[in-house]
Amino acid sequence: MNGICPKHVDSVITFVLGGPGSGKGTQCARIVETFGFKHLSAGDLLRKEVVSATEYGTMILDTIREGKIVPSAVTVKLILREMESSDNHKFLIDGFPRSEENRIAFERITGSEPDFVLFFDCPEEEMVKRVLSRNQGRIDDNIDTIKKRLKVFEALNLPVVDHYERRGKLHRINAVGTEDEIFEQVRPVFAACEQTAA
Ligand SMILES: Nc1ncnc2c1ncn2[C@@H]1O[C@H](COP(=O)(O)OP(=O)(O)OP(=O)(O)O)[C@@H](O)[C@H]1O
Ligand SMILES: Nc1ccn([C@@H]2O[C@H](COP(=O)(O)O)[C@@H](O)[C@H]2O)c(=O)n1
Ligand SMILES: [Mg+2]
Repeated sequence: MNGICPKHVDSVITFVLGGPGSGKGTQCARIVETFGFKHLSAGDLLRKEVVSATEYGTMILDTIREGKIVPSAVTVKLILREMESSDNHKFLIDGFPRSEENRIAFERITGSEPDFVLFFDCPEEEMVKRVLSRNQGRIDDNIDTIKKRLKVFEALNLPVVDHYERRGKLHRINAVGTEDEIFEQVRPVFAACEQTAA
């Protein structure tokens, strides 16, 4: 039970965490395909705001270029807008919360916590290699910004990972291996969730 909005009181909410290039988006696509979740990537929602040149567009672009974190009020608003307009009730929220500030803002605004949290645990050199060969034209996929993102990840995102580990909600996935091998670690987490719901 959560307090997102009346339509979503019984939603399943999963946060998907991991450093830049750890494979969050790739595995989310597999989870959508197999388990029918709605995928909400916080980074994609922010990039959409930049392209649509909304009131926050310039600030978001500058923040992404520096590998920093956009103020939580903006990001939570974008996530909630997507949730409220969706008829799905199972959500994968990818790349959020990126900081304790993100986490606390989500909990305060929605009055809810995730049902469970995936953490893709990947060595730095593998993350750098993957990001540099991603080739999707992202302005933050360059070595200078990657170094900044890795520092931000360690300083601000790892405390969130620790928080959910203490709460017993964290599923730590070894993110090294083929996409198939990694999905075989992810699959049982969602299969168990389906059984609980049945
Ligand atoms: N298991 C894997 N082995 C090798 N390459 C992978 C693997 N999983 C994903 N990749 C590739 O690594 C790159 C980064 O993956 P992805 O975009 O899923 O990461 P991400 O965690 O969403 O990154 P970001 O936080 O920067 O959005 C992509 O080019 C993807 O194809
Ligand atoms: N909760 C978030 C998520 C992302 N950002 C910013 O977007 C950049 C790209 O995010 P990806 O998940 O697509 O890697 C990220 O480096 C941040 O600048 C954010 O501010 N808050
Ligand atoms: Mg991604």
